[in-house]
Amino acid sequence: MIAITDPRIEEYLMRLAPEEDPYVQEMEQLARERRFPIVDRLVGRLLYLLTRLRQPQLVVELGSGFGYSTWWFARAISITGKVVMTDHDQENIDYARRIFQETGLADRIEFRVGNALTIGRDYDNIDLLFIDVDKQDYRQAAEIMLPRLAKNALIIADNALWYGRVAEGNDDPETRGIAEFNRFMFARRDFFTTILPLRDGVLLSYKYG
Ligand SMILES: C[S@@+](CC[C@H](N)C(=O)[O-])C[C@H]1O[C@@H](n2cnc3c(N)ncnc32)[C@H](O)[C@@H]1O
Repeated sequence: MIAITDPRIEEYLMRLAPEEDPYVQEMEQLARERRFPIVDRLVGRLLYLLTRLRQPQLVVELGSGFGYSTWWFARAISITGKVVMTDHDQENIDYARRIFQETGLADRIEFRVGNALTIGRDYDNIDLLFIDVDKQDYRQAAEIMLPRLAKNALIIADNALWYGRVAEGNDDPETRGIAEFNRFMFARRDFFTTILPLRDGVLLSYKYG
C-alpha cells in the first residue's frame, strides 16, 4: 500500500480545519466507532466548496452511508436545490433522516433506500454527481449516469487512488474497478478530468456543454 499523503501532512491539514458543529462531530465519532468509511473532513470541505462554486439545483449521491458526505452537500446547496441520498442500508438512511430533521436540512434531501445504480436512473439534469459506491461498480455507475447529467455538470468520485493500489497495479476487483473508471473518465473528450491526491484521491470531472 502506498501512502498518498504523508501522515504528518494529513495531521497538519486536520489541525487547520477544526469542526465545531456537533452533528459533524457526532458523525465523525460514529464513523470512528464503527470503522465506517466516510470521506472525512477535508474531502467534506472540498464537497462543500465545489457545491458553492457550481451552485447545483440537483445533486445525486451514489453511496451516501449514514449521510456524512450528504451533510456537506446539503449545507452548501441553495434552498431551492435538492440532494438525493442513496444507500442500500435502511438503518443508514434512518440515521441520516434523524440528523437532517434535527438540523433543519431535511427539506433539501430525498432519502432513497436501495441500489444506487437503479435509483440513479430516476433522475435527469443532474448538476453534480457524487460516486462513492462499491469500487467495482464505478465504471458501470458512470455509464448509467453520464447521459443523465445536465450541461456543465460536475462529477466527483471518492477513492480514485484506492489506497495507492491503482498505482501498484493490483489485480483485485475493486482496484480494477477504480482503474477502469479512471481510464474511462480521462479518455472522454467531452469531459475534462483530474484527480486530487487528497486523502484517498478525489476524481473531478467537468462536462463540456
Ligand atoms: C464509502 S461508504 C459511503 C460514505 C459516504 N459517502 C460518506 O462519505 O459519508 C459507501 C456506502 O455506500 C453503500 N453502497 C455501496 N454500493 C451501493 C449501491 N450499489 N447501492 C446503494 N448503496 C451502496 C454502502 O452500503 C455504504 O454505506
